[in-house]
Amino acid sequence: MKQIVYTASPESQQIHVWQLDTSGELTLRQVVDVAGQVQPLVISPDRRFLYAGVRPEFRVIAWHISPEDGTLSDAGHAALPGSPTHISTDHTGRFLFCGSYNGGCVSVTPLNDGLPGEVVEVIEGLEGCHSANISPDNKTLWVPALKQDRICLFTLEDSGKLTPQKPAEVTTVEGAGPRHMVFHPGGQFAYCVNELNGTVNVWALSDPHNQIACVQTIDMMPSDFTGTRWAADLHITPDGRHLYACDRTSSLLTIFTVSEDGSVLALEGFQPTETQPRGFNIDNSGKYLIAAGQKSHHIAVYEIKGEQGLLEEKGRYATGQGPMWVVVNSL
Ligand SMILES: O=C1O[C@H](COP(=O)(O)O)[C@@H](O)[C@H](O)[C@H]1O
Repeated sequence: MKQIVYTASPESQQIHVWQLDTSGELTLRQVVDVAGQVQPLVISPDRRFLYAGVRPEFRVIAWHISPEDGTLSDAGHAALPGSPTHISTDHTGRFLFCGSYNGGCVSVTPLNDGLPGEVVEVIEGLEGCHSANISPDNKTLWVPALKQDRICLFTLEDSGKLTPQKPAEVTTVEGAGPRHMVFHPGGQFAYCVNELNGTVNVWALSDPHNQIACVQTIDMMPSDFTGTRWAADLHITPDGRHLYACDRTSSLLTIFTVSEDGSVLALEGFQPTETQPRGFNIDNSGKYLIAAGQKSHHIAVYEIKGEQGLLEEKGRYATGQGPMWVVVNSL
């Protein structure tokens, strides 16, 4: 399996394409100049396309991914209704979701044979909308509205329309600031990192009363940390055993182990990383974590080690300016 890492650097308007070898070394394969500040990235479920959200003209841009070496070639683009803070797709690759923090909205773009078309749905009134996350069964879109301390729940219709569920939302504690989410591979639990209070919530998708419920809140900061909490990203290994979160003030990656069923997180430690880590990701073998330093202009590769999932740095690489997004593809 050949793995390719894509990093987005909005300040220099570039996507860097790297090959990740089995020893954790990165080799630069391509630098793509993007017409705009490129931020969120996502790979299509069939691995044939890379999508990026750009600004100041709010658009999603699509590239074909070469099946030989992962390099990119232009495929198409389409307008978005707000500045793209986060993009994702449904599991079938029919729809692309865009959460806009400044636009306070989530939108749905149809993907026709991988190419983005005109937006078919916009839901407004989501203050500080920070991501859109489709559930493992492809039915429910979880949309954290950071400034409202709530995660809105929508049913994804066949047409791409979003219907508010009953209940239409779950709420966090006041001032938490729900931001990014991942799902446990077992499909029964979700995790949400809260930007403003530096915690991670574990959400049971269906508790004994058939309700969505928060079953754990865990602090992601060292006990002696006194600065302003500024959490950003969250990822889980493909086997569901290790969960990682990052905080930008302290430039730390927080390491958790996950219980077998996904219901309980345990803090294992902290890894100092690149300055102001806003985005990171885990490779598809679950062996490496790649973190981007928005202020160091470097990315670092860590090996995930042992039962605790502690991190050992394997190398760091200069990338574009202000890198903030990392995705990994398998060819
Ligand atoms: O990380 C953050 O994101 C929001 C929105 O970011 P943007 O990239 O869509 O402009 C930002 O305003 C917030 O302060 C920051 O913590």
